[in-house]
Formats: sequence, C-alpha cells, structure tokens
Amino acid sequence: MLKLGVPSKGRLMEDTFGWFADRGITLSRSGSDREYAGRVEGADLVLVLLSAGEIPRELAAGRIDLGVTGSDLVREKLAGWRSDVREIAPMGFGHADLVLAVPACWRDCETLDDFAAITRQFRSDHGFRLRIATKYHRLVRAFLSEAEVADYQLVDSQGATEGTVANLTAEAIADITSSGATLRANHLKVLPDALIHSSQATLFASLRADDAEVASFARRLNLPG
Ligand SMILES: Nc1ncnc2c1ncn2[C@@H]1O[C@H](COP(=O)(O)OP(=O)(O)OP(=O)(O)O)[C@@H](O)[C@H]1O
Ligand SMILES: O=P(O)(O)OC[C@H]1O[C@H](OP(=O)(O)OP(=O)(O)O)[C@H](O)[C@@H]1O
Repeated sequence: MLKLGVPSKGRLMEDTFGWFADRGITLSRSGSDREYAGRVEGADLVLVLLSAGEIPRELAAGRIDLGVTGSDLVREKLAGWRSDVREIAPMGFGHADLVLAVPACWRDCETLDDFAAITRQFRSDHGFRLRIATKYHRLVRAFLSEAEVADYQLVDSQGATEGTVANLTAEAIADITSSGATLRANHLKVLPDALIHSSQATLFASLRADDAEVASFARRLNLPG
C-alpha cells in the first residue's frame, strides 16, 4: 500500500486535508492533536504526519511513496531533487516567495545589480563579506552564483530571520514572504528582480515508489500520472 506523508500541523496540514477531501479522500488524525498517526477513508493509503521540512528526505529515502510539502523545501533539502522525486501536482495553496531583502533605507539598492555593487564595496570597506541570513542555503547560493554575485557570506538563521538585520548579525536576508507584513515590520524591502523561488504546496512521488501504484493513484485523483 502507498504511504503518504503530509505536514503534521497548521495551515499546510488543514489545506492538504481539504485538497484530498475535494477529491473524495478523507484524511484525519487518528487520535489527539499530539498523535502523529493518521486515518484514511476513500483510498488504499497509509497516512503519516511529518514535519514539512522532513518530507523531502523521507521521499528521497523511499520511506514514504507520496508526500505533500512546499516546492521550496524539496529544492532546498535535496541536491538534484529531480533524481529523487517527481512532481505529481501543484496544489494551489501554501504560496510563498523566497526573496532577497535589504534594509528599506538602502536608497541606492533597487536591483540585483545594485546589490552586487554594494557587496563589492562592503567587502573593501569592512574587510569581510556582507552577511545574508537565511535557512535556504542551497537555493540562495545557486541563485547568486547564476547572478554572478560572489562577495557575500551566508549566516544560518532557522527562524525570525527578518530580525537579524536589526540585531546586527546580518546586512541582508533571504526568506519566504507571503503577505510582506513581516518584511515591512522589520524595515526591509524586497529586491524585485531577486525572486529566488515561487513556492507552493505540491504533491510529490518518490522515484523509489512503485510506478504502477503511483500512476493508478494519480488516475484516481484525475491527475496526469
Ligand atoms: N507565511 C507563509 N505563507 C505561506 N506559506 C508559508 C509561509 N511561511 C512558510 N511557508 C511555507 O510553508 C512550508 C513549511 O514551512 P516551514 O519550513 O517554516 O515549516 P514549519 O511549519 O516550520 O514546519 P516544521 O518546523 O515542522 O518543519 C514551506 O514550504 C514554506 O514555503
Ligand atoms: O510575508 P508574511 O505573510 O509576513 O510571512 C512571512 C513569514 O512567515 C514565515 O514565518 P513563520 O511564521 O512560518 O515562522 P518562521 O520564522 O519559523 O519561519 C516566514 O519565515 C516569514 O517570517
């Protein structure tokens, strides 16, 4: 039987349950809010509730056959993600943009080219590279390498990333934004030509899963297999 991993809490879990319900499959927790086992009605599936951030690795290892998580997390957590998983369907919720943001008061920084020039100047002025706080190391490095921006360093931030600039532990950040409220509240602005990834919740299949079973499940959902 196929094993499906879905996020264990919050909006992502609720919207995932709603998406499957619209297709005649009822997913639910089997016990209390704290129990990470699930129940499925309407399909031959085993449901496991997992951290959204761990779902890419579980898919890659083949410990789950299908998984719902953000498209950003799959690209971030799996080097060469296409050799581990494939996208079955974008799900139309969990939209968020991974962006590069700088202090709103940097009037001379409106584009990625401006940013590149500032990083070069920063290094020669301060003797160390401008710091970008993020938890999306792989995606940010790939994006900046493509844009030929090299004079920066990444500072790891696993949460409250927008606060790092005010706290003087970074000069810029790369993080997910949805409404933009968190960036505004922290006096940061997005560089419009530095959209690193436009993410949404996506149903993925492990390349280790049984092809025929996945195809049959996709047909059951009226999706291209
Ligand atoms: N404000 C937001 N609006 C919409 N989607 C968001 C927002 N913030 C994060 N996301 C998306 O939600 C997904 C999960 O994000 P995150 O890694 O922060 O998970 P989490 O809820 O902290 O889960 P866990 O800590 O259990 O891994 C990501 O794909 C991300 O793009
Ligand atoms: O543009 P907005 O609508 O303000 O949303 C963006 C915020 O949402 C996410 O944080 P979350 O609350 O998931 O917590 P986190 O700091 O643990 O990532 C993200 O990391 C931003 O901080």
